[in-house]
Amino acid sequence: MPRRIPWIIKYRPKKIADVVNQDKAKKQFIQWLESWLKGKPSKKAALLYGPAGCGKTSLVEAAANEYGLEIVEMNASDFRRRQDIERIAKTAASMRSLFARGKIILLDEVDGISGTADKGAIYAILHLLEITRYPVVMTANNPWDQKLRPLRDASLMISFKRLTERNVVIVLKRICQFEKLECEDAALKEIARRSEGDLRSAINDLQAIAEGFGRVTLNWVRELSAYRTREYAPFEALKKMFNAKYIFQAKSAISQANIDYETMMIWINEHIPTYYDDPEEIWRAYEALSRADVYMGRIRKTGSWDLLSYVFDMMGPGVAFARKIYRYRWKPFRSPQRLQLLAHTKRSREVREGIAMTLAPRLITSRTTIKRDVIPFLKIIFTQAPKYAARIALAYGLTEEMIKWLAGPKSSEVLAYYRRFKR
Ligand SMILES: Nc1ncnc2c1ncn2[C@@H]1O[C@H](COP(=O)(O)OP(=O)(O)OP(=O)(O)O)[C@@H](O)[C@H]1O
Repeated sequence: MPRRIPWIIKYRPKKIADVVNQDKAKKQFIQWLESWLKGKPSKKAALLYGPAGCGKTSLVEAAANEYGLEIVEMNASDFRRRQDIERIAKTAASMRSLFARGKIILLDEVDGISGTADKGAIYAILHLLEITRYPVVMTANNPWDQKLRPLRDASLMISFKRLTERNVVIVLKRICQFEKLECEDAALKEIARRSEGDLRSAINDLQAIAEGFGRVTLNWVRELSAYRTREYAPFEALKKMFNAKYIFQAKSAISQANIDYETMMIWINEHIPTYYDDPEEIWRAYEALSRADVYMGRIRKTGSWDLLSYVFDMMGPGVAFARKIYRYRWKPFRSPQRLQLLAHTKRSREVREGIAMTLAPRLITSRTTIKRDVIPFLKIIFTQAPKYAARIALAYGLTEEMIKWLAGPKSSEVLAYYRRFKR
């Protein structure tokens, strides 16, 4: 199967104008950036803050694009490693050569810095701000933590608004047009409503439905969320676990997941090779998982549930920190084959229900009886005796779709008789 580009990347705003509904933030940011480019920055850093998926990083990228700047990016997890901060600081302090492109230093998710252990990271950033010759942009969902105060004081604070349902629908519609997708307005509204202003999650949902079902209807949106509540818990937990930046995050992703530990273990086991491609990472992850399994075995044998904490340690942080470097790993959060299968079985369930509804009044019995006692016999008749089956279909007013469902591989024969008799 060809690798699909996530739409959140494909449809990332290329120009500042493509970033929707953040006019005030855009204006403040551009003014600040231009003050830098003119050599007289009002503040050395800007701190863009607001809810997830509302366009903070998108605006930085779009502006870099338009102004021909290169983004040097650093993630919260790197803030702990001194050599990484120094590497960025060196880049930031270096003089612009005549031919080199200008840069924006982007420190994503600074609110990921937590606890006293990270005080050093805050000082390192403050040092970076002192020496930098390039604009430094930080992003955060929640910048109001006490420990971030020095960063707030040193930055121009730019607030981003939560996107409204209308904004989200507009972007989704645009994507549907580009993809030449058949989309019901009500379906897009429902996706937007569920996303609560997080455009990233809305676009991901749209892509999941489009790829799973080929069309975006209200029914499929509802089906997706029902499917998720049933089957999606492991995906969510895995995504959180594999992308955890801190040990406690990896542990809580697993211990708070809404599924039993053994099923979780199977899911992790299946997904290690998809999340990791470096053989050493894979080996380390399996090593951790097998330790979790050993503890689980002991619990089963001895009933000592106090060992459960070690199971979580190995399954969560053990597997998550098998990686050598941190990078956000995006994996499709559903398996398209499973969704397609679901779509197929849903249609199939509907046809079966339709047959039961058609026959129940004619045979003066309940739909349940039809499904349990009559349909199995009909299936035998439809696959063994096409001519007779066609007569039954005509007599009882079954549709062609119902005939196909009952006759399976013999559909064309039954349909040929059916059409002939109908004339
Ligand atoms: N205002 C917007 N206009 C257009 N597209 C947007 C907007 N906000 C988000 N998007 C889309 O959603 C995706 C995620 O957005 P982005 O990375 O900018 O969010 P963010 O605000 O930085 O979120 P987070 O705080 O979670 O990092 C983008 O790739 C883009 O396609």
